[in-house]
Amino acid sequence: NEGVIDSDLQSKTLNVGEAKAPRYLLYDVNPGEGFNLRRDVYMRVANLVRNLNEDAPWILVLPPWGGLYHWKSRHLDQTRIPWSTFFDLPSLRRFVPVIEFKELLKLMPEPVIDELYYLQNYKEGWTEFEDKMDIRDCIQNPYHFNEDRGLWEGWFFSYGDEVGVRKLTCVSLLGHSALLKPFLLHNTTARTVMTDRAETMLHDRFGDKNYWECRRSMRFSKALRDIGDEFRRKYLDSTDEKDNTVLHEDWTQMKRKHGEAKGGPYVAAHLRRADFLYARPKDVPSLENTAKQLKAVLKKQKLKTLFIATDAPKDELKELKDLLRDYKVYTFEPPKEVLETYKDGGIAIIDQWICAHARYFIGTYESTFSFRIGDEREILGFDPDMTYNRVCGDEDKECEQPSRWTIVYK
Ligand SMILES: C[C@@H]1O[C@H](OP(=O)(O)OP(=O)(O)OC[C@H]2O[C@@H](n3cnc4c(=O)[nH]c(N)nc43)[C@H](O)[C@@H]2O)[C@@H](O)[C@H](O)[C@@H]1O
Repeated sequence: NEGVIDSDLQSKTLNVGEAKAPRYLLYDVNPGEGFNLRRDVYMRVANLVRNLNEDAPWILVLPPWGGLYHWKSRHLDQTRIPWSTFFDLPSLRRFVPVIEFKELLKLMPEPVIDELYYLQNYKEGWTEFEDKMDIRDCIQNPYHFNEDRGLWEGWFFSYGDEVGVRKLTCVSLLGHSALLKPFLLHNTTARTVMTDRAETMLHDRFGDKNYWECRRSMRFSKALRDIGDEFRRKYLDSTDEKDNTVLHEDWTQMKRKHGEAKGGPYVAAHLRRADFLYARPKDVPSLENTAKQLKAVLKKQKLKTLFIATDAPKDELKELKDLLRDYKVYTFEPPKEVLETYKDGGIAIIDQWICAHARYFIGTYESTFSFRIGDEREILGFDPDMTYNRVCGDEDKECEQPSRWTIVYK
């Protein structure tokens, strides 16, 4: 499961249509974006590749993780991380054919990507929304042409010293990922095609059956789930059997009704702070106010145990724990070897996994980290009242609660 195309998948892909050789779609995202926003972009691209496969065999190339702004453990090398460190590849493949970038490099005669489409907005902006895309001059792009190599060079997931691209084109895009399908099928015959700034494309249909199938396929790796489960068992008196959150091995076979999952006897809070204090100051409460809101929730839920996932610095967390000293408050502090193996990205996933199994969850306004916990809980079958909650900013006591993106199976 280490990202190799299994022979089964390969033959399946090759047998589509007239046994054409598969083509490969690579993508990258705006460098400043965080992990969970990138997961959302994966879903847009995965749906595009699924769509492409209705007509021709395409394989999605998983962009190695690395260089993320929020990954603060600078003593670790956090580049070239394969998707299999974080996600279960067989589960992803039940939705769409995928391979790791490293595997693609092994398959390519030379480390050269044929074509790169750098997605951008329309320079003149837009007044009325309509789906459109046009080849345009580049407004700006981070790639540069190396005359000696005759190739465009760039970051390429930190493989920039080895990898290049033959042809670069800028494309102004307004609209959904499906727009790219006819273009990729009819306007290019390249074997390896990359789109950069893939976040420019929108979800084809946000929240529909396809969206949820793709989301369900994004299972975390078993190793990370196991670490989270062990923590739940040891400190939070929480097991899947007791909490009614047993995971079916194959996500396509799993279908839960709202309210079936009970969750462990703890409240979980995701408190996004760090850059959110500047990015969304009105929506991030002070520590005193946060503690007050959490106490009210614990009282209402008649629970004494709180799990906190947060990116707050240590001193803030200590202050918060002091304010909540009448309760049992837990945070996941990774042992050294867990941090070294799974890095900051893995620790964040363990935090999310533990939050996903709580009786009651409360998150942070407009954080994709909180959103992804919400949909994990939809998959497990929690009552939406126990999921779609957020802490309110200091000036906004009765703040609007998160939209309920409830799961859809058909
Ligand atoms: C301001 C914007 O915020 C958006 O973040 P937002 O949606 O919250 O969520 P993410 O896209 O996941 O980015 C936030 C990152 O911060 C770390 N982080 C945040 N909360 C926690 C936590 O509770 N536990 C752990 N272990 N780590 C946490 C983690 O690396 C996570 O991926 C970004 O995607 C945008 O690029 C931009 O920075």
